Amino acid sequence: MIHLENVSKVYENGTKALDNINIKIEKGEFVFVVGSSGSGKSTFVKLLLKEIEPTEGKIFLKNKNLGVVKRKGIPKLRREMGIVFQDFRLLKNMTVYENIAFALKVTEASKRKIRRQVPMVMSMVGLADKAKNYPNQLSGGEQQRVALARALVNNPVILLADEPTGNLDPKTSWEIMKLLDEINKRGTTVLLVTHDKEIVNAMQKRVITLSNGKVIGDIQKGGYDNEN
Ligand SMILES: Nc1ncnc2c1ncn2[C@@H]1O[C@H](COP(=O)(O)OP(=O)(O)OP(=O)(O)O)[C@@H](O)[C@H]1O
Repeated sequence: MIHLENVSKVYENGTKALDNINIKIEKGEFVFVVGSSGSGKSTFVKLLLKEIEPTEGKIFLKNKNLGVVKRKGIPKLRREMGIVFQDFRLLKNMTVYENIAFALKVTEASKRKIRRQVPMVMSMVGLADKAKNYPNQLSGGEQQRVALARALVNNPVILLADEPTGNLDPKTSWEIMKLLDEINKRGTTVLLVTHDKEIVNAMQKRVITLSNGKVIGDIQKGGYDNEN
């Protein structure tokens, strides 16, 4: 599903953000990527989104070599991944329904499909009664649910979440994690970058630990501080 082969990233100023990384993530896995500040997590995410290019090595998404994806293929590539960020990134002048529908509209989905899919994902994330609310009329947790619904409405095979609970209190964070776990159990591969030790330790999923741009730990059913 996701395969990084000898991937290194050196930024223009000479900083080596990733150093010969090899990672293989299979379909249906739930994987945490952890590491201290500056360890290379954001660089890893940006490479998967093709926001930046590796200096060396190859990245495959669903067996597709990202190195050969042309600029015009990038939006499609990103839609195959549902993406969720710490700061939600909702469109402020659109309601919950419109925010989610917009993600489908840009794929030129039919009105029929939009009418069917949007209520379905809204109820999946428990927001069916908030369809007409604007983002500023929602709590942080609800906003993140909208972001999740928006990421899921295109039926992505991979959900990539970069610090999705970073702005949420512990209880709300847990609700979002439960939702991510359910989404994973329905078959979506979940890749989650986080600093949240408590969550990582409690979930007992695969944990990939980065340090100074290297993979220093990769264990099944791990915790935040495990290294092997
Ligand atoms: N555009 C850039 N130009 C030069 N160096 C960069 C750039 N972006 C990141 N870096 C450096 O690359 C290294 C890895 O950064 P990265 O943002 O991937 O870390 P991170 O693990 O996501 O950190 P954080 O948890 O603080 O977000 C750091 O040393 C950082 O200073």
